[in-house]
Amino acid sequence: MKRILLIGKNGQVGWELARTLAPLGEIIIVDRQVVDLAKPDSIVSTVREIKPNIIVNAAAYTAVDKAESEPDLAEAINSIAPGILAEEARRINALLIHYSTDYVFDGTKDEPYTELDIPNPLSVYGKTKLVGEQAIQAANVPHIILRTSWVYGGRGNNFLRTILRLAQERDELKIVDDQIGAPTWSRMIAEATAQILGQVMRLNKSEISAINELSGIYHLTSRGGTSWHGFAQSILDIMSTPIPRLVPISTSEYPLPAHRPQNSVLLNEKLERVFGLILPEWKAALELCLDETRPQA
Ligand SMILES: NC(=O)C1=CN([C@@H]2O[C@H](COP(=O)(O)OP(=O)(O)OC[C@H]3O[C@@H](n4cnc5c(N)ncnc54)[C@H](OP(=O)(O)O)[C@@H]3O)[C@@H](O)[C@H]2O)C=CC1
Ligand SMILES: Cc1cn([C@H]2C[C@H](O)[C@@H](COP(=O)(O)OP(=O)(O)O[C@H]3O[C@@H](C)C(=O)[C@@H](O)[C@H]3O)O2)c(=O)[nH]c1=O
Ligand SMILES: [Mg+2]
Repeated sequence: MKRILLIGKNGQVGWELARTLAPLGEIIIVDRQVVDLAKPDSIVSTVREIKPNIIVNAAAYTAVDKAESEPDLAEAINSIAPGILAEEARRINALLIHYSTDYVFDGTKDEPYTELDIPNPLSVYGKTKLVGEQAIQAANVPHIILRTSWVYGGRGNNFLRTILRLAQERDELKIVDDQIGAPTWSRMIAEATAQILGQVMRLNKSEISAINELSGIYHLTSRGGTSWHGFAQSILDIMSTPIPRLVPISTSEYPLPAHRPQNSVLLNEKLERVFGLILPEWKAALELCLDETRPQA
């Protein structure tokens, strides 16, 4: 039986992974008390003690605006820690699964981004996540980096929960409509990750080189795209919430510390070609997610 170390117990994606990875092996799930990604010693000692076959890192510094004033902490968690994890994984020949973001791109492309497009992050968060990707890729370790976007779900800090909360408090919300991306349900990310891992684990020893060939970056998002305004409108429509009124605004009317890409839709063609996986269209997934919040008859 394979041993899987899951870092990020209480995050949106980590919480779902704790469930979807369950049938794949013995999962050791750790929170920040055990592995603090800002403390390299805790990373090294935990990996050496547990000796996992697979490491899944779902923890990150995800406060996009706060990162602008805490670049050192964001760098420690998002850039340096993934490199340490990769080095420790290499020592024990473990596979590393890691997540990254659409915010590695500058958003100036007017078509969906592929894995071959050159990143050019606009924010500290995006920069630190890009350096984390590069550290893993430089470590000569089997790895799968899954770039996702606009993650939401029933738990944690996310745009869906912010809008549902604000809908109770205000009768008008101003929401930017000139940033386009793909809202992606944390559940779908975790389900797809389990499918990928299941496929990789079924490769036998003679196919070990295949694992190295599979190593790399994969875009993993819902299909289609919308603006934050479109996302918010769909949330309210699906929940049949007549108030608040949503007013579309431009990014310049909603100044924030971090710059965000205008277009960060990611093409998932590689994920489909290599693993045969296709996530649902963003609105279909949103309906499935919101269905769970309705009381059962
Ligand atoms: N959220 C999004 O919209 C997107 C996320 N991603 C990426 O997906 C991955 C998962 O994100 P998501 O589930 O949304 O993250 P969340 O923001 O929901 O959770 C982040 C997790 O990281 C943990 N964490 C933060 N700092 C540390 C630390 N120093 N040591 C250990 N753990 C720490 C948090 O722990 P604690 O609970 O203790 O605070 C929390 O469990 C990340 O790599 C993120 O960059 C990519 C695109 C979009
Ligand atoms: C709450 C609110 C937000 N907005 C805008 C601000 C911003 O441009 C956009 C999204 O705001 P948020 O802060 O919720 O989302 P943000 O933190 O930018 O979300 C990002 O998080 C990181 C971790 C990622 O990796 C990205 O993929 C992305 O999901 O919506 C409004 O226009 N009106 C509002 O009332
Ligand atoms: Mg935010």
